[in-house]
Amino acid sequence: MEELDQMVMRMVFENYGVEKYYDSLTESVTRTLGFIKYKEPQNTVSTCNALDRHTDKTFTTILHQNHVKGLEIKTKDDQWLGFDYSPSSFIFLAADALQVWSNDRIPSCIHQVHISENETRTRYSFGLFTFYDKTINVPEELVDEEHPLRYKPLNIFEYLKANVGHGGELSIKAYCGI
Ligand SMILES: O=C(O)CCC(=O)C(=O)O
Ligand SMILES: [Fe+2]
Repeated sequence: MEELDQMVMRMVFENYGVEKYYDSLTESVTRTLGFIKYKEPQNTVSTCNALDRHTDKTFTTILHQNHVKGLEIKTKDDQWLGFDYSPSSFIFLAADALQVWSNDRIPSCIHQVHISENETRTRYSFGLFTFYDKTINVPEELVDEEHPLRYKPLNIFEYLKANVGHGGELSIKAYCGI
């Protein structure tokens, strides 16, 4: 999963012609692995929002799960799109710090977990959450007339700390948007 993250991020940096910044930004990285067990399904509720809509406060997130689907992604036209994992697939999510780095070119993915009323099995999922330790600055190449600078430099751990005081509801725009 780590290699997948590195490969995708290298492609993103190359795509924007700023690969020269890749090594210095990513040289110090914190990755956490999460194994998530959802509540046992209860027949008393018709449908259950198992994880409320949110964006991840990481740079990127890679998720994997099998057996019990439920992940939904919000599209640009405000539709919720169910994501049906195959047991061998992973989903790569752009998160808040990547939105900052890209100066809003890559929006942080809004997602939630919604488990079907007919589901009787317990849902488990597995995630790789990636944070870069260095302060994240928008590359100057990604700032132009059409895309004026939209964020102040971001230290992702300070953002996480600030969120603790806001019950996790502090958005990246509110935290470091210009
Ligand atoms: O379980 C999932 O598929 C999503 C988990 C998730 O969004 C998260 O841990 O931030
Ligand atoms: Fe998430």
